[in-house]
Amino acid sequence: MTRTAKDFFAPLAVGAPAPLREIPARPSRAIHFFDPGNEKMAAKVPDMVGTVDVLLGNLEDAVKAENKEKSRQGLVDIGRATANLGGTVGPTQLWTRVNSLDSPWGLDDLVTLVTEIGDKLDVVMVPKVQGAEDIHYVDRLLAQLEAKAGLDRPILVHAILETARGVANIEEICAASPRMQGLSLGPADLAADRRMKTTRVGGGHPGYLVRQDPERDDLGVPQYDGPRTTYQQDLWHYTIARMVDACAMHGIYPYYGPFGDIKDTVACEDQFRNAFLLGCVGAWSLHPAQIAIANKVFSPSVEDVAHARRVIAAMGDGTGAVMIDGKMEDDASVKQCQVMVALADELAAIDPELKKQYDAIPDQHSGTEA
Ligand SMILES: CCC(=O)SCCNC(=O)CCNC(=O)[C@H](O)C(C)(C)COP(=O)(O)OP(=O)(O)OC[C@H]1O[C@@H](n2cnc3c(N)ncnc32)[C@H](O)[C@@H]1OP(=O)(O)O
Ligand SMILES: O=CC(=O)O
Ligand SMILES: [Mg+2]
Repeated sequence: MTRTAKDFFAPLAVGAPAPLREIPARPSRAIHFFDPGNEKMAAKVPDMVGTVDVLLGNLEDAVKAENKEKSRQGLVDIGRATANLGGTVGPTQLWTRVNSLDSPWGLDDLVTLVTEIGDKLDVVMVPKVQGAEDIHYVDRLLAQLEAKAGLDRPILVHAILETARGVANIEEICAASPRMQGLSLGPADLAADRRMKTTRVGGGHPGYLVRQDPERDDLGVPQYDGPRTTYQQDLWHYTIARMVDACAMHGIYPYYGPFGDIKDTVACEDQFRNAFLLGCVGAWSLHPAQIAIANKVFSPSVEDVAHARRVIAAMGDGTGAVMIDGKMEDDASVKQCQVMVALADELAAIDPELKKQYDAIPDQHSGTEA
């Protein structure tokens, strides 16, 4: 049975910090993955602080089995030595992706990281989550470790949606703990688990398409061999939309995951933008080149912010209907605009360049009451 409303927010261990009642909307446009055991990548981390919203020390897939301990220790060293990273000190959060709960490393990852750098760790990403039982396990263990380490704020939990069972159990995963911060789509493992027939890491597929109807001749006979335009579809639309609804319903945050074609920055931007438009707040960055793409896509454009502010100003108390540039705006569309402006304000607070751009938008108050 799940916990009752009475004890849902009670700490799960004596001496553990109280769970948060609300998950803070901290900017997390790019969750940048690095292998803490890779000297070249690790050396880049100090200079990345302040340029990216989240730095994530990845211990799971993409780290060779023989390097697991080295990567774990590398993250401890980075957490201890890097200024202004993680905790409440600066704009760049420190996350980790631990090994899966059924692996030989998952337990030691959690025990070591919380004990050694728990005060720096903001979020633990848990891969291959199948259901609420996985989150319950991590929830209790984190509480015990936090109490032992004397931490004064709870570490949050982020689940990767990368199994068919995980997708089927998505609502119970989101609701499993007040630590739940968000979900990411894991298209590579999810494709394998679902037996999808794509070998790509995220992104589209030229075979997943719809085709224009055939032209007809003068007698109305379809010309099946004639030229017909095809339109590539988004393989991930269903899962992302499902994830966005589940997260919104539970007050947590949805993210697009990895885009593996590092050189195809154009398609990466498109995939990230689809996710942004559907409601995601960020995406993973696997290579330094993807950080700027995520920062750009997951920040509202100056045009959108200008329009949103204009609608809000014209709508006064937010009720009724007005015409702006030939379009009707009302109580519902003003709420859409408030979402855009709230995000812009959050980002401007940590991104001076964006702040400059948003501050330069001239005040516009136009519109006519219907
Ligand atoms: C698919 C399911 C998943 O689980 S996705 C998440 C797991 N995968 C990952 O975390 C992959 C992380 N990224 C990487 O391993 C590398 O970026 C890959 C994709 C292998 C490309 O590396 P490489 O061939 O070295 O790229 P490059 O020559 O263009 O690198 C230029 C310099 O940048 C460095 N670099 C590379 N990636 C990162 C990174 N993620 N974070 C920090 N630094 C990175 C490289 O080491 C290289 O450094 P240097 O200039 O030679 O000193
Ligand atoms: O972990 C991510 C994935 O796509 O699998
Ligand atoms: Mg995966």
